Amino acid sequence: MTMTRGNLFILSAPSGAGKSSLIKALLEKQANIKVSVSHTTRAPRPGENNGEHYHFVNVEEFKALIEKGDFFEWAQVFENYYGTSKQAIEDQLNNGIDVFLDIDWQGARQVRELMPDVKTVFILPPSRSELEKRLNNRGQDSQEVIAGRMAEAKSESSHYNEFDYVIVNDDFNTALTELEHIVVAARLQTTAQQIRHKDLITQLLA
Ligand SMILES: Nc1ncnc2c1ncn2[C@@H]1O[C@H](COP(=O)(O)OP(=O)(O)OP(=O)(O)O)[C@@H](O)[C@H]1O
Ligand SMILES: Nc1nc2c(ncn2[C@@H]2O[C@H](COP(=O)(O)O)[C@@H](O)[C@H]2O)c(=O)[nH]1
Repeated sequence: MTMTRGNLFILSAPSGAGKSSLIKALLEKQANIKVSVSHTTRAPRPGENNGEHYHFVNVEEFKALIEKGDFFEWAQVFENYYGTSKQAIEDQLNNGIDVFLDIDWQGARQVRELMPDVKTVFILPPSRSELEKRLNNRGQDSQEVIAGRMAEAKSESSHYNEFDYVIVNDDFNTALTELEHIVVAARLQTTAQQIRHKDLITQLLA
């Protein structure tokens, strides 16, 4: 069996809808997937580690990375800068590993331009009140930050129809299964299967 290039996925959603939780659970269920670790200028939340959840940098460092052309995409979200480094994804994809980007709609637009075959998924919360409850229950942001994220939720959600797939994250396990199906379906696309099963297809068609 020949190795194929990995698939690139984007998961976007209003803050608190459950992107990080879904990706974390997906990594536990499916092998051969990595999540890209972004750079950000926002301060670490309690329990967040540098290099694991984000690469935490200051604004000068972030701007220097932009100047060097190190970012695949970057955007300003909630007054902070966030970006995906080219290195974070290219090596993995070339090694046949599927890569997930947890990024906002602005970043998703940039990636779509660069890699039109990216698979994009938008996560909707079941209601505004549930979204607010989740942000509060997470217990990692101040009331001021939560109010800002709730104010942004409407504009972020308004971009849902730019994405290939939409999942409502009401029951967590249902949403996780739906996300898993998208990953599995992408792996079964004909172009990838043709490479993976080249010998079999040659033999069957001989
Ligand atoms: N289906 C669900 N039902 C109830 N709670 C959930 C569900 N999915 C996620 N949560 C909880 O909601 C909170 C927010 O989830 P998470 O941190 O994954 O959101 P996020 O979209 O990654 O947010 P951000 O963009 O701010 O990083 C967490 O406390 C998580 O445990
Ligand atoms: N365009 C990008 N958006 C990103 C990136 N990394 C994270 N994000 C998005 O920012 C918000 C806020 O994240 P938080 O961790 O501060 O809650 C969220 O929508 C993320 O998806 C990135 O590299 N590029």
